[in-house]
Amino acid sequence: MKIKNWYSDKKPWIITGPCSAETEDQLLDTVTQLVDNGFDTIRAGVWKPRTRPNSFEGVGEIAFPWIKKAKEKFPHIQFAIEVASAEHVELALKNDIDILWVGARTTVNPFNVQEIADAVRGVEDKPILIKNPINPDLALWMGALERFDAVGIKKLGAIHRGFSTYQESIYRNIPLWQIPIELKSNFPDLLLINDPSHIAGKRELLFEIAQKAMDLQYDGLIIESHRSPNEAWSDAAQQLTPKALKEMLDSIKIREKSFPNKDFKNELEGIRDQIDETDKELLEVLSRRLELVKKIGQYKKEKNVAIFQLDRWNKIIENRPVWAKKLHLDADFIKSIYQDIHDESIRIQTEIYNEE
Ligand SMILES: O=C(O)C(=O)C[C@]1(C(=O)O)C=C[C@@H](O)C=C1
Repeated sequence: MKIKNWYSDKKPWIITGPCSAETEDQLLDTVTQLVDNGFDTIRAGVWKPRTRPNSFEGVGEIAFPWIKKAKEKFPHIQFAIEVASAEHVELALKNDIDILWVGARTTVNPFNVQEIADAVRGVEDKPILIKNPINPDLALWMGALERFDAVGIKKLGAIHRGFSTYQESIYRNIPLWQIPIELKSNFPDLLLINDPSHIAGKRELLFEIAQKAMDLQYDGLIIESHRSPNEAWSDAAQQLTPKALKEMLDSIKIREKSFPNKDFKNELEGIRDQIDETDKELLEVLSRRLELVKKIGQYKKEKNVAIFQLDRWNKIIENRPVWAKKLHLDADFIKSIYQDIHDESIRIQTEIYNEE
């Protein structure tokens, strides 16, 4: 499948607005402030999938006349809402919503995704954005995109909103940046948007996440904004006023997507050659280590000694990070590499032990 790039604007695409449409006044006032601050693509939740049944689940259809009023007041703006069923799609299209997105709780379920894809079949002019599934499963995310591609959607995009976790984390949803990076390697032309609000869960982290997304060449950001964030009916801690949002975005550095000149390209290629050489050395050293693991494995097998050696492993995992620190390497990074290496040693030795 070849998903095409349809977004040609050089600037990052900013989609912003309240987590939820709450009242006509709240929506119109927030949109007016957003337009005053230069924003033109507005998001607003109409239906909200919530974890617990007694949370605010969105105002529903009554939001459509409010959205219509906002668009009459500011004819240049576009509206994006979340859809989670064929019925939502039908209502959104009937009410001239410009952009649809599929939420993280929907992307996990191929039945729901297919139902929505069938409902938008033939819709050529509207962008459809697919949030990552709540669980870190790249195949599910790709599968959802493929379903929309298969029904002929031309303006497809992906939204990276982070992943649910049991691990303790500073994030509401851990970003796991390697997953959207892998998505981009599979679909290089896919429009990729970052959702700092749902990754962060709190205002203080928004800047750092948005900047990282720009450094990783995302095409845009979807960020929640509310006229009075602390009074928001949902996601109060992660929303910003339109003015604060503009200030934050003004302080973000937007990186060049392409190489500015030949000297720069030469310099980059020179360093990349050195990285290639260093990687060859790294792999040679790794291969030497794994040969020793095979040797010790053969020996332990002959002497009928167990593969896993707790004392030795404890020593390794204790002192490698200490050695690493002396070389100014991050201790946690090195620890996780050694955990992977040890897993591989066990795998190799298990193979040896299973040989006749
Ligand atoms: O020291 C050993 O006994 C090994 O087999 C080597 C090794 C390693 O990878 O360093 C692998 C498995 C053991 O649990 C401990 C260490």
